[in-house]
Amino acid sequence: MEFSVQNLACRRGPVTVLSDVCFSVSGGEALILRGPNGAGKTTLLRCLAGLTPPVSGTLNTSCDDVAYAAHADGLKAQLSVAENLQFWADIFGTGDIRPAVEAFDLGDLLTRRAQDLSAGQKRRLSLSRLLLTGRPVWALDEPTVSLDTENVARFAAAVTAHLDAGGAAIIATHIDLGLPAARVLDVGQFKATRAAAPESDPFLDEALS
Ligand SMILES: Nc1ncnc2c1ncn2[C@@H]1O[C@H](COP(=O)(O)OP(=O)(O)OP(=O)(O)O)[C@@H](O)[C@H]1O
Repeated sequence: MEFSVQNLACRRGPVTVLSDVCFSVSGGEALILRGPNGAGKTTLLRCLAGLTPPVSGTLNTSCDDVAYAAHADGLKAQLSVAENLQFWADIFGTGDIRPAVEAFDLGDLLTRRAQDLSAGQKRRLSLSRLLLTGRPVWALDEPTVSLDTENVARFAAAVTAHLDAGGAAIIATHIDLGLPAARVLDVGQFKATRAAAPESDPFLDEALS
């Protein structure tokens, strides 16, 4: 499995934020996205996950191969932890929630409603969904926010197991995750020049014409 992008330009709203993005990640590899606030890490991850279509350029795999964990936890507040997990396992067709429960130590929380969890517990539940997607590429945006040291280690172990099983991970993070073999990509090098910004929005133009 190889995930690669060529000459990708990515936008947020009307602004082209990144241009000429090229990289590849093989199965078994993690790629860490670095760059200061506003560099475009979230913009790139959203593009890889298919939430914002690229302005130009190509991705060699379908966004259906990508499991995206955003800043927001995306939980169903009224459902219990077990119900959230079963919902996702059914959606992705993977069925068994036990790997997610074990990897993120959720056993004692299964009957608790998601809205009643602490911030770190919500994050663990949100991240555990990755194991239920069965998708080969994990695209993760600041995944360790709200996690304590022990749970950062749990998360790193889950990523390592995913890589060992042949998956890949692309992770925007400002902290050291303890993944010694991970490569680092500085997103700042792809900052688009003003000339790369679109002069008009093709979707809006079509809607108004
Ligand atoms: N809806 C929007 N419309 C226009 N510009 C936006 C929009 N959302 C974000 N931006 C801008 O796009 C740029 C890239 O933002 P992005 O969130 O990708 O950065 P980031 O590297 O993830 O930052 P951080 O480390 O702070 O999370 C920033 O300059 C931001 O202000």
